[in-house]
Amino acid sequence: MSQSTFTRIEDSSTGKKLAGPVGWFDDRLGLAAAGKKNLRKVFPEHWSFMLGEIALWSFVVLLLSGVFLTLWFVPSMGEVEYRGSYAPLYGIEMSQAYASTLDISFDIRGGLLMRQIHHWAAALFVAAMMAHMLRVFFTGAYRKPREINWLIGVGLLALGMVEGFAGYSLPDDLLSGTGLRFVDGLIRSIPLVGSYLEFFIFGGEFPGEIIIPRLYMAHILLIPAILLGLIGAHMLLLVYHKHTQWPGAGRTQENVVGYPMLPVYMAKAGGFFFVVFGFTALMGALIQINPVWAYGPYNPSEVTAGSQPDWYMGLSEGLVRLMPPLETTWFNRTWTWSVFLPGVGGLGILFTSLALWPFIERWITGDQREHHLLERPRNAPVRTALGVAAMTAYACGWIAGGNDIIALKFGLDIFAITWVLRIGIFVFPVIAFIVTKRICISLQRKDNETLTHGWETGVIDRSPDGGYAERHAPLPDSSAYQLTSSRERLPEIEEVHQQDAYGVRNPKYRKQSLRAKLRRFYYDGSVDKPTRHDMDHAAEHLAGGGEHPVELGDDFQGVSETGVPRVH
Ligand code: HEM
Ligand code: HEM
Repeated sequence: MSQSTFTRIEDSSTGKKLAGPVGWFDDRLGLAAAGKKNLRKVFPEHWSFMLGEIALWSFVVLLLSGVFLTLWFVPSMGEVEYRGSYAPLYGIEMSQAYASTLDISFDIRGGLLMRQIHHWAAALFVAAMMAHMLRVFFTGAYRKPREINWLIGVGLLALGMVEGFAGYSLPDDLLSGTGLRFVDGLIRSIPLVGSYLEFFIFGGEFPGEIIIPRLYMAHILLIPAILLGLIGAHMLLLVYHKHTQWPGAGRTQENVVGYPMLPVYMAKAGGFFFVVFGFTALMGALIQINPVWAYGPYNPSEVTAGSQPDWYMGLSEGLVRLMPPLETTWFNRTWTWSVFLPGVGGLGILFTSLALWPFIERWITGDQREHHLLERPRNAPVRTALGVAAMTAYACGWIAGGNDIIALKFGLDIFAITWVLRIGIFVFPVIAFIVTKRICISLQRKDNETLTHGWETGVIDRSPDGGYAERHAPLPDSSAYQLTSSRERLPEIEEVHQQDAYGVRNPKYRKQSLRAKLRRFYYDGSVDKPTRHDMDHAAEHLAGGGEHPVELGDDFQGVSETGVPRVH
């Protein structure tokens, strides 16, 4: 045995040799030292940090329930006559994939429950990812040094959607076949290569006989493996960068305030896994999802009215429904823009903008610093407003995906809905942008007001001359720190000139002036946080009775989480 191995055993973690099975493993893996460092890692607390965890745990539920389904699902498009226990379909010709899905639903013990858990977990997985992404976006958590983790996230979201779609297509019922037909249309609409791609993917003309086995391979092996790798990288980077935290007393860009991984966080996260599992199991047990037996086997010549994709595919469906007909004939060929632009272009624009945003924002603001304190959405009004505008556009496209159902349920005219959304998808985001930006700026002003004039106590004094005035009390230091510590001071935006004082042309004029314009747009309307001098001055003013300082007597109950003092 080499000397170095011997030393490692003796030195592991505390320098003491561990006893029993733990010692046996530590002798061979030396994990105690690594564990000691990492298990004490501190994780900050906030409810919004649970969204990423919901994504993580619903993925685990998908893996577990998915493995169960693979035991019984037959990924074949070979025709069989149905001989299972669902009487209405007895004797009908169908693919083995569909027949096995019916078997899972009716003849395998716990099969229907597992299918429903799997499907609900898939819907939850994508929803949690999106909510988590919005939390990261609106708090600026993607800023340096977390851009790579953001990019991994964008990849996870895209792959998660493809994975969900592949799963949805597997049972080969009428609904899933209709979804596949839609995607076939998207593929074919791609100029020049569309029909070649279709033949390549479907092994000939749609639907062919190999798409289900191919999707199966992608669904249970290829994509989950990539997802697993990416999630691993996502978590490693999270540990490496450490988690961001909300500003607050004692929290700086250099530290992390929270609970250690072991035992507190581990117990919480472990418990949370069971909550997510329990929740999806309850949904799977109580709420029906994708009753494939009601749709019948896939037949390319049939489509049922009211066919709907899973919720996360609603956007592409809706955008295609919104697009007015647009076709050109060039070189003796038809170019179908009405499918390509909304279907492929729409999602392309969405994902490209998501991936590029951290870099675009950084270019505009010129901010090269690291950020470990989260930014309140109000303190980045243009970012917040752009996010809300994008969500509004998404909502318009998404609602359009169900225009037929909305028309039927609410007795409305489908063309009226389509036209409102067609115009709305351009107009509503602009309104949302303006309104959100104004709200953010008003909230910034309110913060400034609280910082310089103290908080409103709700105690009204009547003066001898009959006037009324509310008493203000100075903000405790911790609350003032919370309101100001992550708030950026507004930068000076320099004028860009085409020539310098000596008449020499500025070769970078166009780039610099575009950047200055965007920077002005980015900071437009924002108000700067009060300076130390303003705050000291205000404190003196308050203490001097200018604003009727209040004695904080028994009614003062400390400061709430949001920094507002509690009074009863
Ligand atoms: C499979 C999907 C995903 C899983 C399992 C996952 C998991 C997590 C977890 C557990 C955290 C730490 C807790 C939290 O802040 O919520 C986290 C942080 C983070 N995630 Fe994700 N995430 C996923 C998708 C995404 C997506 C779609 C994005 C963005 C496009 C993203 C970007 C980030 C970033 C930038 C952080 C660091 C945030 C910080 O330190 O404040 N993630 N992720
Ligand atoms: C992010 C991960 C995953 C997502 C979003 C997802 C989504 C889906 C969806 C929506 C279905 C259709 C369910 C239905 O019939 O109502 C499905 C089916 C299926 N999934 Fe997954 N799944 C994932 C991971 C997995 C994994 C890891 C496996 C296997 C190890 C798996 C195996 C299956 C099988 C065999 C089916 C067909 C059975 C059936 O439809 O009843 N899935 N998946």
